[in-house]
Amino acid sequence: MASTEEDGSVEEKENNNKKRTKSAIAVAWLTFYNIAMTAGWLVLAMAMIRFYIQRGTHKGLYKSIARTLKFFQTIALLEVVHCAIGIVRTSVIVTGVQVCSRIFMVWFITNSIKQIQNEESVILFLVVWTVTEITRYSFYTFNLLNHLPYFIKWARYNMFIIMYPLGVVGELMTIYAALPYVRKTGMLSMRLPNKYNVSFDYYYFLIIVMLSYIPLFPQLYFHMLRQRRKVLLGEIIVEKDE
Ligand SMILES: CCCCCCCCCCCCC/C=C/C(=O)SCCNC(=O)CCNC(=O)[C@H](O)C(C)(C)COP(=O)(O)OP(=O)(O)OC[C@H]1O[C@@H](n2cnc3c(N)ncnc32)[C@H](O)[C@@H]1OP(=O)(O)O
Repeated sequence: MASTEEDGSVEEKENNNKKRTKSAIAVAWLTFYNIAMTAGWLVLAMAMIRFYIQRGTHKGLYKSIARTLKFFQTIALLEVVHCAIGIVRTSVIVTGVQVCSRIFMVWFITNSIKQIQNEESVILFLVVWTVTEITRYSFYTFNLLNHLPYFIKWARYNMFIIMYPLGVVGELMTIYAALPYVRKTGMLSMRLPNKYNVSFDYYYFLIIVMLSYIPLFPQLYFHMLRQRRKVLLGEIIVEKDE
């Protein structure tokens, strides 16, 4: 009897130790990840500012930062993994939509269509993303280190009120600017007849993507408003299973 109780408590202790080790590893990884991402977006900010000061124009800016942007934005796919494996308490769907829409903008719009890279709207979403991500990743970093300055917390949960719509305007205007080129060249499209007997029109796909902002963006925005109420005003919010 005594030995069973002892075994039980040893097993319990081992489980607790495992949990502690797992969460310590998770915290260490997230701290490293968030520091690296803050640094990455700071490098992008510096590169953009330097480019503009030296050239006095935004033309050519995207090309000059494209590699760094693609690298750090693509790495952000890890955030979906973080949610999926449960080391971050956020919805996989909300994070997935956010990250995938950004990756789509970078790889399938701005990177694929050189003719639109100098549009002002590209600079708009780049600046908005950069400011947002420096704030967001530094918020997570300081939070994990238990030394969160109030102004970073305030910025994280207030700036998005303006930044989110501005980012969406930049993204939608960029996709809109791409439409004539996509229609003219038929890029990434498959017309019938072909050996797979499949038809895909990238032009109409882009229109569907633009329309999908109408139901999806409010969900992301209201999610952030709920987070804001929870973190800044201390409201207890019961989330539905997402
Ligand atoms: C095939 C193509 C498909 C295209 C589809 C198109 C449709 C798209 C429509 C919508 C398009 C949107 C376009 C977006 C543009 C922009 O980004 S514009 C710039 C402005 N953007 C923002 O302000 C971004 C706001 N969004 C976010 O912050 C996130 O992406 C989020 C997922 C939407 C919300 O974040 P969330 O994680 O839920 O909230 P938090 O309060 O920050 O965190 C919750 C808890 O999770 C912890 N956490 C999260 N991440 C980390 C991390 N990296 N490290 C450590 N901890 C993390 C966080 O601390 C919280 O924990 P608790 O404190 O314990 O609650």
